[in-house]
Amino acid sequence: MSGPVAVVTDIEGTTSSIAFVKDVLFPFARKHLVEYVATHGEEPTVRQCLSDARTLAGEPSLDDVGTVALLQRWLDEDRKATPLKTLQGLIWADGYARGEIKGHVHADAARALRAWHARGLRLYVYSSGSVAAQKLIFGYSVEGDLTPLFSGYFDTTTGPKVEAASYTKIAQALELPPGDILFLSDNVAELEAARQAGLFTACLDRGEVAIPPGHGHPTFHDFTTLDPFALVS
Ligand SMILES: CSCCC(=O)C(=O)COP(=O)(O)O
Ligand SMILES: [Mg+2]
Repeated sequence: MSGPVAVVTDIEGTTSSIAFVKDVLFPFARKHLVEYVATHGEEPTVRQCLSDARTLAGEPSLDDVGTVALLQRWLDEDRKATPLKTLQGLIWADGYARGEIKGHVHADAARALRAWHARGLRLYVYSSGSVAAQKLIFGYSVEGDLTPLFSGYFDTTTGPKVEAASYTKIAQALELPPGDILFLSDNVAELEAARQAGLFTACLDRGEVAIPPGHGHPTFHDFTTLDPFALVS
């Protein structure tokens, strides 16, 4: 093996602060959810989200008001449910476009992603946030438009981030052996799943939340000292 070909990165807690997601993005979606469904509720994507949420909850007869209440509950619980994530992305799009939200990306992450891209690494995102939401946070970021750096995006439609099969699917989509890929995350369960699928892993511990010790994944406080070429060989 001659080093990594691709880096797949998580967003919340890895490239971007947990506080931004919890204190800015989620409250913005919660504040605008009722109004958004009232004004866009007849659009096919929104109808599909409402219907998928009812199916997921096992409550097929819920009306729209009840479904919105369900989605609000899921939002408060930080449920990584695809219909909720899709709706959040649609709501955030308005906020980014109006300049009310700017995507948080750590300066060290932006700097490293630019350097790795320049060295020829293929960069991908795998986040519970929808692909649309991923493009927004990086497209309207405080570090500028970072989307030209990325070759592709994966969300929960590929599968849960804590299941090895999701990483196998990503490797297949990238047309790479898993051993050519480095996965970055702040979530040990995600790192375990990626390692089980044969990917290299690195844990980002930015000190925002307590990450249980002893997990065995190479750990970094930020991207400054994280060299994919030293980790994958
Ligand atoms: C795409 S930014 C919003 C992130 C989000 O909704 C979320 O649930 C965070 O999940 P991640 O997999 O990036 O930790
Ligand atoms: Mg994360």
